[in-house]
Amino acid sequence: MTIQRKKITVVGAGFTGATTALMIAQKELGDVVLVDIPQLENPTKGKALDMLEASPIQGFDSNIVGTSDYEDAADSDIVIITAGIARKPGMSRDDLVNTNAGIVKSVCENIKRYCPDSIVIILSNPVDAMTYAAYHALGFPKNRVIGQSGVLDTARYCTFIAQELNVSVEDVRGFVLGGHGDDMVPLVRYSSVGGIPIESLISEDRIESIVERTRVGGGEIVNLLGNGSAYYAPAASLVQMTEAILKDKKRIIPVIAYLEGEYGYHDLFLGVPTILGGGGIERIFELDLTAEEKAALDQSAESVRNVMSVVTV
Ligand SMILES: NC(=O)c1ccc[n+]([C@@H]2O[C@H](COP(=O)([O-])OP(=O)(O)OC[C@H]3O[C@@H](n4cnc5c(N)ncnc54)[C@H](O)[C@@H]3O)[C@@H](O)[C@H]2O)c1
Ligand SMILES: O=C(O)C[C@H](O)C(=O)O
Repeated sequence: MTIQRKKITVVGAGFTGATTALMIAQKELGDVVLVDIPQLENPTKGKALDMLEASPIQGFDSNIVGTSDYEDAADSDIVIITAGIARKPGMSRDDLVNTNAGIVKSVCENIKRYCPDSIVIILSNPVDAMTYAAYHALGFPKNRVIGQSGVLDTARYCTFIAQELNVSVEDVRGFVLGGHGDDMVPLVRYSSVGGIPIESLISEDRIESIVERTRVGGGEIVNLLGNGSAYYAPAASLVQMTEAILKDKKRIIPVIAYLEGEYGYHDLFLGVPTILGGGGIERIFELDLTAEEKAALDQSAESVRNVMSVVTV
C-alpha cells in the first residue's frame, strides 16, 4: 500500500500566500505548491526554496515548490487563492473588486483544469464577492468553494476580549457572522469566557468598543503597516481551515458559504457558522437571532450584495 501525502496549492506568493505556505509546511499538513505569475517565477521559486531550507532546522518533512506552471499544482487536494492586490490606507476592500475579480477568475480557470476535485478556499478581497466569482468560474459544488473571513474576524474579536479581561485566549469563545466588511456582526450573545457569558463580565460600553474595533480590525492593521494588509493572522486562519478539511476534523467554524435560503438569503455568499470537514462545508448552522441581530446581519448582507452585483459571472 502506498500512502499519498496531501497536496496543497497556494496561489499568490505574496505576504499572505508565502506565510500560509510556510505555516502549512511547519504543521506537515502535506506538500505545498506555491504559484505566482510568470514574471515572478524566480522570486517564487526562491521563497519556496528558502522555506524548504528551514525544514532541517525546524524538523518538518513537507516539500515546498515555487512555480508559475499550474501543471505543478495538478490534482491538489486543496487550493488556496490569495492572488490579487491588497488595499492601502484610505481604501476599502471593495475598491479592489474589479482588479481582483479578473485575477480570481483567471486563477479559477487553471484550478478547474488542473485540480477539478479540489476544495478551494478564497482569501482575495473583497472576499465575499471573490468567493462568488470563484464559485461561478469553477462550477464546483457549493460545499467545495469556501471563503475565509470568519476565522480571522473571530480571532480578532477573541484577542480583544482576552486583552480586556486579561485571561487566556484559549478560554474565549465567540464568533463573527456576516460579510467581511465594517458592518460584520460579532455575536455578543454567543460569546463567553470559560463558559461565562461576556455580558456578565464586561460592561456594555466596553463590549461595544470591542465590537467596533473588531469591525475595523483589518483597517487598523492596514493603517499601521502603511503599504499592505494583515498576513500573519490571515495565514493562520487559512491553515486552521485547511487542517479542519484535511484531517476531517468537523470543526465548527464560521466561513463564507453559499446560502440558498439560510437566514432568509438566496444566492448570496456570507459568513455563517459551519461544520468544516473532509467534505468541505458539511453543514450550515442557522442560529436564532434577535430582531436587532437580524437587522445587523441584513445590513451586512446588503453590503455584500452590492459588491457582488459589480462582479460579472
Ligand atoms: N479575506 C481575508 O481575511 C483577507 C486577509 C488578508 C488579505 N486578504 C486579501 O488577500 C489578497 C492578497 O494579500 P497579500 O497581502 O498576500 O498581497 P500581496 O500583494 O503581498 O500578494 C499578492 C500576490 O498575488 C500575486 N498575483 C497577482 N495576480 C496573480 C495571478 N493571476 N496568479 C497568481 N498570482 C497572482 C501577486 O504577484 C502577489 O505576489 C489581497 O486581496 C488582500 O486584500 C484577505
Ligand atoms: O483589511 C484588509 O484589507 C485585509 C483583510 O481583509 C483583513 O481583514 O486583514
